[in-house]
Amino acid sequence: MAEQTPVTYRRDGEIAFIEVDNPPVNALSAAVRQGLAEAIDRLAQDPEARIAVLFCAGRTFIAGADISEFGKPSVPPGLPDVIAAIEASDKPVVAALHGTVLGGGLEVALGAHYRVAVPGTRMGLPEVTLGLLPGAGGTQRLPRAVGIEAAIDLITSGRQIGAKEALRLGLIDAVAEGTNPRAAGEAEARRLLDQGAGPRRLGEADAPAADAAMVEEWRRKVAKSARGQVGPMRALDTIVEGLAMPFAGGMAHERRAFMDLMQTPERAALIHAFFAERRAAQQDDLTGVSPRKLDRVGIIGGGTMGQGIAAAALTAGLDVTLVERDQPSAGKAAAGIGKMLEGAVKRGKLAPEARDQMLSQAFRAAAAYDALAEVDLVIEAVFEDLDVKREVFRTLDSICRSGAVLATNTSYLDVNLIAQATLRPQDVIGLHFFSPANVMRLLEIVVADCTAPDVVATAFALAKRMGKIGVRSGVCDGFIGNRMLLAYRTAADHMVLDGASPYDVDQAIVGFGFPMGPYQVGDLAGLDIGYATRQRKAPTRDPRERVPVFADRLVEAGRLGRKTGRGYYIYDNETPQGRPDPGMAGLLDGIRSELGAAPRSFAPDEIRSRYMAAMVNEGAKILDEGIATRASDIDVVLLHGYGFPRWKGGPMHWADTQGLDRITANIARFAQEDPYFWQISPLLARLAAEGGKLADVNTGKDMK
Ligand SMILES: C/C=C/C(=O)SCCNC(=O)CCNC(=O)[C@H](O)C(C)(C)COP(=O)(O)OP(=O)(O)OC[C@H]1O[C@@H](n2cnc3c(N)ncnc32)[C@H](O)[C@@H]1OP(=O)(O)O
Repeated sequence: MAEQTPVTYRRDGEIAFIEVDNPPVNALSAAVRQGLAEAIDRLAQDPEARIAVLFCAGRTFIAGADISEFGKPSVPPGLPDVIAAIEASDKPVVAALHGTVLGGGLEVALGAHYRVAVPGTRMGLPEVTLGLLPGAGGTQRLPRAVGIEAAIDLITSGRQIGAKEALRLGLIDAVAEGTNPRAAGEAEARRLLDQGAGPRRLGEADAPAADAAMVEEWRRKVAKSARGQVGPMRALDTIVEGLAMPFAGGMAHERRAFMDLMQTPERAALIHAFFAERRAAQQDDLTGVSPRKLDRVGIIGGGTMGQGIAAAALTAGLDVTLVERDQPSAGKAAAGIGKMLEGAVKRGKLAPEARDQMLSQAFRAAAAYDALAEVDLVIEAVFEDLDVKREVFRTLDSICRSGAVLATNTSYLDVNLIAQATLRPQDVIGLHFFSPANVMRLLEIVVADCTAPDVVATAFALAKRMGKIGVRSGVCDGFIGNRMLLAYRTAADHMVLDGASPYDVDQAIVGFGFPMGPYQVGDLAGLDIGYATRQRKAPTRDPRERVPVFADRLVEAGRLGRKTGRGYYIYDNETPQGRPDPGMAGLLDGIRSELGAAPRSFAPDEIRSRYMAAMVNEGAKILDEGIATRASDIDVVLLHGYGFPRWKGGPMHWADTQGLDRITANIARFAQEDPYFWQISPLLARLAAEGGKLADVNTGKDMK
């Protein structure tokens, strides 16, 4: 075998070592599949070899099929054939696992005869998260290893399990003591040689019998959690139907289902989301730019947001100093952070010792800005008021060391005006965290006019370190996410003014796949927030803008949403999740007649097309203005900050799949009623006319 192939075969005495080395995650590219097939051939022909150890170089065992090959013509050998060859080997094959053994990687391991994992190994079949099902024997071999119910659970959820749970379920034979997979595999191979063990093939094991009631129960669970996605239910059916057939029939059945799912828009959208999340960090203008030093973080403001940011920073291993206005407030914030970390301990995400160490050694809460003199990066999370924030930045300018990054967590204020309050605007950037900041993965990185490239690089490094997805945004009111939100929220409000009930709107939007509709979200967030923004903007409002009078009336009547038990919905002991208010129709009719509007009804499809058209149109404007670098960044913001259904890929991907000409035709129709709101994005109009796609637009920062 040539040296440069990603799979090598080496023998040491009686043991053959088959090593996969295909960075970064040893994905099963065509070359890896070919290399594995050749190595198994060589094992058969090597008279000295009595057993083989299959292991991987680098950070992980095979993490799955090569996703970038999906949707392209397939190159032989196919993965099921390679795995069949491993399983058919007359000499035992031991898979030695480390890192993240996922998808096709776990299927390779299930084709091997024995499995040993080093501590810390994670295993799973995440195909449903990509709109697929395991297509190389996972639905047929996994149940034969762990039983049908555990297999249904793992396959329909895509969840990963650790080595201990895998051992308990019977997925692996042993957890090794050391961390070196080659050594772990060798020890297991020697033990098997001593025992004179032969191959043990899951493909020859009896299929477990399916209990009809258990399957029915799972069907109900999956229907609920899948929320309209086809993959998880198809996976469940494929497991059960395949197990009722002989092994070869089950395998063929699985392959057909896999190929069917490969053709679905759901699969294309989910894989788009996977790559979009990773592409967001690529910034062409930052090539070769190193981030600044980032060990010590300061946070100003110990409210919910400041606490969440502090908890996330501590969990990322950063040293955190939080400043509040006085000692009692600082103490309250510290207690809140302790509670958040306790929650992470309870969820098994953080060891209690690590939590104690963070709080005692890496965290301090102070009541004076001087404590921030030596930090590397400060995040201001105080009250959302421009004058207040500018004052904070003036103070930071006088206190922080030279070269410190000064960040504001504003969600819509002008970061340029905040930067200008300092004598070092090049060090100022926006870091818009989403609440709860210790949970939500999105971070909008708002780059102001003077922000230095190494400050932007530092912000991306911070996002990575915190396990967040950083998305670059330019400065505009609301940045990417809240600007989009305002647009589609406004479209919804106009429908309510024109005759739709908030409940119709919410239902239609939940029907699209969002977890909640806009009025449910409003009640959750508190209706006073939008009210305050409308009051602030009222003096400069364009007279053509339609005001959601009903929203103002609710707030003026003390109905602020969940926190007051009433908003658009009524929340009480019987219906803590909220129920429609029977008085809402009367309230709305009264307002419509005051405004002289003739109410009409809106079908769910029309609600969705207006809501989505507003979202896509605003997204196209954001892209055209260069506020977002690329369409997929906008998708990532909506997926991770606003509940957009992942299996539809995000609004820009969705728009491309619908056809931009259809969307622009809708906008033109809506504009006949309200030309002020429905001003079409010139970019969208041009792309629709040319048959182009939003996905192909690049605003120039990333030319990859
Ligand atoms: C019939 C069989 C079907 C299947 O097997 S379906 C595939 C099943 N497997 C998966 O779904 C695994 C997907 N990958 C992951 O979940 C994560 O990745 C890992 C846990 C393996 C590693 O995570 P982290 O360490 O955070 O690295 P990172 O930034 O996610 O990935 C590093 C680079 O590796 C590329 N990559 C990861 N997995 C695959 C893959 N399966 N096929 C092709 N490329 C992959 C990424 O895009 C990225 O690349 P860039 O550095 O250029 O951004």
